[in-house]
Amino acid sequence: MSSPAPRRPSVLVFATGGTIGMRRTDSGLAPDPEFPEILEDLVARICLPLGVEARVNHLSPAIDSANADADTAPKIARAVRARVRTQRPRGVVITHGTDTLAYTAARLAFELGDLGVPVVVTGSQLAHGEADTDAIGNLTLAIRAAVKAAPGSPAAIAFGGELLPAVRATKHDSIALAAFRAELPLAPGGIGVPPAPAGSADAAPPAPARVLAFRFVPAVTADDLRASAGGRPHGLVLECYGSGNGPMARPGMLGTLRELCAALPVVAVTQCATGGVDLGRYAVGRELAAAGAIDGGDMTLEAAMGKLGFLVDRGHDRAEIRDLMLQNLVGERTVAAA
Ligand SMILES: NC(=O)C[C@H](N)C(=O)O
Repeated sequence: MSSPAPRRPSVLVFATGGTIGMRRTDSGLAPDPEFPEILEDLVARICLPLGVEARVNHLSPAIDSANADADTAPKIARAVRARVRTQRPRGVVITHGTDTLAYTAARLAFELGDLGVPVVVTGSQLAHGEADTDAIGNLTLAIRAAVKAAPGSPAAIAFGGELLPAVRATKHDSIALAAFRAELPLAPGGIGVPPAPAGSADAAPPAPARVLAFRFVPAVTADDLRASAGGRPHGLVLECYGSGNGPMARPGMLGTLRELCAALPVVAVTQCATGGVDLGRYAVGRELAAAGAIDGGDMTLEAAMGKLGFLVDRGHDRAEIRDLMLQNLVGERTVAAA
């Protein structure tokens, strides 16, 4: 009996919405109901010269990524993981709206850090049918990268001719085709995603963790900070000034921070594009650390939020969350050598 012909390698393209799949309507750009067939065709044309088969799947309904919620990235991760198990593609491309692409991509870098298959996230600034659209160029770059990357490669964003590490990238331009930027390269020495805590896999999945951000600005009061946690989030990322400073002399600020840090994990990152926090440098930073804030190092806001949500959703306890937030898992933060 002759053995079956070896299957050609394949790429999984998972579409979730965004401008790439939109068209103009009377009420503005909105998901194009014909995009599934159009994408099928586009992907087939990109894959043909690469010698790979294409599988195209969709998240339903397609969304403007401004409507992404706490479960969007985890849901994409679950769907991709299930398809990778059955389809065994060489690489995965996720198309996504640019508004929250950096948040989703960062979260996926943790969620799918152990997938063993390269994951590349892309989208476009202009809809697929517009003149000079960047949709085809970005999709082509993403598919090529997903097929060519080594199996354990970190999650990446393909956009505007560049491949960026997902855990370091931010949307920095609302109009230009080079919409994303990574200020820092992937931090070397990531220890990988830790195993889920014992017993957590058997537990019924709770509602997804909601991680929020609060930005210090000069007018902020302790009440404002307390109010930011009024909806009972599961984690908070504080966007601090400079090297990790906040208005600690503001009446009630220290006590409020202590209360918050006792109730939920609070991570400090910097508002600056690069450099990171060093909570030991200034007295105000030390007060923040003493109140219980976790040093977010040089993580981007998106990476800090994605990592914190991932760890909370996996069921890690508070001590483990603190410890893991301080470590470099998948290249998201620089950790000084001991
Ligand atoms: N360029 C885009 O994709 C923006 C769109 N509002 C989205 O995020 O879905």
